[in-house]
Order: sequence, then C-alpha cells, then structure tokens
Amino acid sequence: MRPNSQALKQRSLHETEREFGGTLGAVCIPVLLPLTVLFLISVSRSPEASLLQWPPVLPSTHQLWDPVALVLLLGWIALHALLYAMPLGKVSEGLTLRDGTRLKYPINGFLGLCVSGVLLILLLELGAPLGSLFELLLPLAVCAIALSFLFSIYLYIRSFWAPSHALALGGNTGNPLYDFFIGRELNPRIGNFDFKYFCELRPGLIGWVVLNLGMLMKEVELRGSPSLAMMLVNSFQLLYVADALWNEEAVLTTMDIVHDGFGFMLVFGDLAWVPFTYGLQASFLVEHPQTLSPLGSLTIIALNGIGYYIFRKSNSQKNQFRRDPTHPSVARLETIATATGKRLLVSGWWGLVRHPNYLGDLLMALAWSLPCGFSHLLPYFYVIYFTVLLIHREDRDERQCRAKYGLAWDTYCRRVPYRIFPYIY
Ligand SMILES: NC(=O)C1=CN([C@@H]2O[C@H](COP(=O)(O)OP(=O)(O)OC[C@H]3O[C@@H](n4cnc5c(N)ncnc54)[C@H](OP(=O)(O)O)[C@@H]3O)[C@@H](O)[C@H]2O)C=CC1
Ligand SMILES: CC(C)CCC[C@@H](C)[C@H]1CC=C2C3=C(CC[C@@]21C)[C@@]1(C)CC[C@H](O)C(C)(C)[C@@H]1CC3
Repeated sequence: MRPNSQALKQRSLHETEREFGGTLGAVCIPVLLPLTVLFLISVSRSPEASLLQWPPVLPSTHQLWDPVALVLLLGWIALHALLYAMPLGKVSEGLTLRDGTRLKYPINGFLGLCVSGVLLILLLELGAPLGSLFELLLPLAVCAIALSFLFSIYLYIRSFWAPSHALALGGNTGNPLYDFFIGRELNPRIGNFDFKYFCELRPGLIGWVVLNLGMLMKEVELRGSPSLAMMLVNSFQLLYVADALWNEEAVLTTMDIVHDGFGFMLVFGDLAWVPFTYGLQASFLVEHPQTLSPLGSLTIIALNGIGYYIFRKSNSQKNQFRRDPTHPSVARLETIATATGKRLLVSGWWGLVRHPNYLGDLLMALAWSLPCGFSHLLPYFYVIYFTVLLIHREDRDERQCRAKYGLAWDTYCRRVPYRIFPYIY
C-alpha cells in the first residue's frame, strides 16, 4: 500500500463525517424508501390518488409479484449491459484518481437510447401490448428493489478485496450498515465494465422513459389517443434523459462518479427510485386525465424550455472550464485562484448563483408536474423531493468545497451569496 493512500485511509476511518443521518439514516432509508416507491405507485393508480389517504392503499400479494416482470427487468439490464460492452463510440477518461491513474469509460449511452427506441417501434409494429406496463409497474418495482438489495450486498462484499486507494473516502468508516448504504468502493468494475457508470445512466434512466411510453400507450388503449398532458410529460422527460445521454461525458465529473462510493443508496437510486418515482406524473395521468388550455400548455412549455436552457448552459460551462480552462467559450470568464491550483468561476452562470444547474433542474421539475393540474399533490412529489434532495446535495457539496478550497471558497461565497435561487436562497 502506498504511504499516502495509507494516510488517506486513516483519515477516512477516523474523521469522515457521516452523511444522511449516519447509522440511523443508513438503517431507516433502505427500509422506508422501497416502501415509499410501492406506496407512491399504488396511490398514483387509486381513484383518490391522495397521499394523505388513511388507511393507505395496500396492494395484494398477486399485485406485487409477476414472473413476467422479473424476465423483463433482467432482459432489459442484459440488453443494456451488452450495448455498453460493445466497442461502439468513443472512449473517454475520467478524472485523475488518488493513485494517479485515470479510468476509461465508453461514451455510447445515446446509442443505447436509440437502439431502445428502434426496438420499441418494432415491438409496437408487431402489436406488443406496451400499455401492459401500467399493470406491471408494481411487480417491476418489486423486482428492481430486490435486485438493488442483492447487488448492493455483492458490491459490499467484493469491496473487501479492493485496494485501499480504490475505496471512497466517505464509505469507509468501519460501520458495516453505514458503509453498505453509502458504498465502500468508488469505481467497482469487472474488467472494463464499470458498474456505477453503467447504472447511473442506462437501465434506470432509459427504463424511466420506456415506462412513460407504456403509460401513454395505456391511455391510448383507454381513450383512443394520448392526451396533451401525457404528451408533454413524455416529451419533457425524454428530453431530459436524451440530454443526459447525449452529454454522457459530463457525468464523469459529477459528485456521484468522482466522490461517492457505489452502495445501496446509488444502486437503489439508479435502478428503482429513478425509473419508478420520476415518472409518477405519467402513471397518475392514466387514471386522472387532465385538460390543458393552449395558454397553460404554452406557459408550461416555456417554463421547461427556460429550465432546460439554464441547466444545460451552466452544466456545459463548468464542464468545459474543468476540462479546458483555455477554451475560447470560457477563457474570458472571471475566476479566482485556489490553493489547489484549480480556479473557481465567479462570472457567467456560476456568478449568478452557486448552483445555477440546480436552479434549471428545479424549473424543469415544476414543468413536469404542472400538466397534471392542481387537484392532487401526488404529481408534485418529484418537485418536492427534488428540492429537498438538491438543497441537501448543495450543502454536502458546499462542505466538500470548503474543505478543498478553504479561504478561496469563502471568497467565492462572498462574491456569489445565493446558493440556488437568486435573491431568495
Ligand atoms: N435528476 C436528479 O435526480 C438529479 C440531478 N442532478 C443534476 O446533476 C447535475 C450535476 O450535479 P452535481 O453532481 O450535484 O454537482 P455539480 O455539477 O454542480 O458539481 C459541483 C462541483 O462543481 C465544482 N464547482 C462548484 N462551483 C464552481 C465554480 N464556481 N467554478 C468551477 N467549478 C465549480 C466543484 O467541484 P470541483 O471544483 O472539484 O470541480 C463542485 O464540487 C446538476 O445539473 C443537477 O441538477 C443531481 C442530482 C440528482
Ligand atoms: C434514493 C435516494 C433518495 C437518492 C438517490 C439519488 C439518485 C436518484 C440521484 C443522485 C444523483 C443522480 C443523478 C442523476 C439521476 C438521479 C441520481 C442518480 C442524473 C443521471 C439525471 C440526469 C442528469 O442529466 C444528470 C446530470 C446526468 C444526473 C446526474 C446525477
């Protein structure tokens, strides 16, 4: 073991601050969040669709298990694993790791989305009942949750064979429950197959838009044609997913890939939470049709467009700056120096608020809920959860940046006082 990785390991074991409520959070979250997924799906299909309904809607056992769901889920993951492993598209390098090396990642996620699209069109042509995904939502979610647990156990066990420099600093506390939850190994791989990178963008994210399409087809089955509200939700979320895959390389600089270990939180987040809760608006619309006025629709489209513009421009600006600060698109921006040698942007998008990308993402989140009207709270679950997630994430990032950049970070905070919402927060 190299001396500095030994030192890092010691630091991690003794000084790591526990996140997400520490051990208590690590015990409660894996129990509560899977139940939340099942509860939300059940509520979205109930006539009342009320989050405050008591007694809560409890699905029966036969609604929870269907072997077809297991076959579909495993087949879906295998298809994307195959597409990931095929030598197609370019290969990019991640940021430099603690041992000085850089991992290679295939950039072919958008191709995975296109292949999925073509396969779906073929299936529709062949008359496949895509609308049945509506009935399969609960069993599919049950299988995804079970798989998340099994996969996280595998990841936890195999992490004990990883060298110390390959462990995430935050997930190496020695407390098995907490480390299982946060994730011990930073980039678990078999050969060149990177589990975290694969799960972050492919089966769950593409699965989410396929489920949305299933909800749209169910609406067609029930009412003859898709509603405007359903088409807006489908298009907005497809844009979001296509954008993530088109800009796949940018994921290599996100907190999840660079900093967080791959444990239950991210496995479950990627494979179960994203596909089954991010598209709740679509499953809600199947049973609760909404009528939108032309003005209302245009306002919602404009809101999504503004959110997307802020989200994309700010993410691209920072990504470009981190990859090549001399690039003409970012070279003229004002920056401040830090002791690490890296600079911080204090003008452009990153001079407006400290997380302009979160602001754009939140505006889009609101635009995804508005097509569902104002009669129910459930379609607003995503935007409420997402606000909490991003405020918490901003706080985590802030602490990491303060530890990394010290006084320079304080200077940045004085220059750019608002975190996410200008003049508000
Ligand atoms: N849909 C979803 O569920 C979720 C979506 N997201 C989205 O993912 C995207 C990525 O978010 P996330 O990974 O949280 O974090 P960011 O992309 O915002 O990255 C934060 C990092 O950026 C760098 N940075 C911060 N300020 C500056 C600055 N002024 N100049 C230059 N670099 C700076 C720092 O890293 P360093 O200096 O080391 O480069 C910091 O740690 C966002 O758009 C977010 O909205 C995130 C979570 C969930
Ligand atoms: C289960 C818990 C409550 C929380 C789990 C959090 C995860 C669901 C999210 C953590 C960071 C994410 C990102 C995206 C999806 C959600 C998770 C995994 C992202 C892939 C969505 C698309 C974006 O364009 C992105 C910037 C690529 C996102 C990266 C972070």
